[in-house]
Amino acid sequence: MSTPQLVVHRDKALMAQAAAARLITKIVDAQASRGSASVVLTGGRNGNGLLAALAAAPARDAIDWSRLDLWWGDERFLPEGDPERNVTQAREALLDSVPLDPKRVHAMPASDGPFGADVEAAASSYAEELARAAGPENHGSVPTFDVLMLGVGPDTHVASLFPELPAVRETDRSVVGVHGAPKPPPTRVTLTLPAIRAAREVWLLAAGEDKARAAAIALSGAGEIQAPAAGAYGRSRTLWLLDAAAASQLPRSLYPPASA
Ligand SMILES: O=C1O[C@H](COP(=O)(O)O)[C@@H](O)[C@H](O)[C@H]1O
Repeated sequence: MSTPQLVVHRDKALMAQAAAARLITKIVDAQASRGSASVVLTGGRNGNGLLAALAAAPARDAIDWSRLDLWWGDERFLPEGDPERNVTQAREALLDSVPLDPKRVHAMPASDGPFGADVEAAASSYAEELARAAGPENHGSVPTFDVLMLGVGPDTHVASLFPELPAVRETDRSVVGVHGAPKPPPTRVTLTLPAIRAAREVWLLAAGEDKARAAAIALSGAGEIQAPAAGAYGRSRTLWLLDAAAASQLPRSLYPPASA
């Protein structure tokens, strides 16, 4: 378990730009040292803001997009192309404008896909896809992602792990179906905490006043069942990327005042 490190930026736009710059560097470094890179994307406003900032960054051309695997931390279980699906929003923000290898874009199944409305079958299929991608150098049934990003919800949810719901208690499976999510849509597919913790680096994104309470709770010793964001950490690094509004309820002792 890595101890959370915090970076607090002036505002949401600067946070998105700085996180995009950080992600470009991480991907380029991983490709230089391992030949390819793997990144887990998040949905939500902060995740999409980061992708839009990446799309606008000239340095995006430093990435070899053909040697990048993209996965998702969660998906809203809706028909293919639905504007509320995380993959649809990611395509619009960035993916449609860069030369990715389509075989390396690992979207989670849609509710009108091969499994129909069976969200458990859809989750198992994604778990199998992850297991096929995990090499002998990985420690379990998921690859060691280079970076796994998570938007933090105002209720401290990350991916589709909501407080107190069964998915956040899962300890065996890497991917599960979610029923009765308090945020629409109620049916979702999500990575579990053990799968999230397989990543080298986990980045939690929190910008905006509505994230302030969640950040304060998760970073002040809450349990992961009540505050799922508290249970999200990476093997080597856990990084909270915040703006000043989201950091406004944190004890000052938690972050360096020089953050900008
Ligand atoms: O529904 C979801 O919400 C969270 C957070 O979204 P935000 O808009 O409050 O930032 C997101 O992390 C998750 O991927 C998504 O499915």
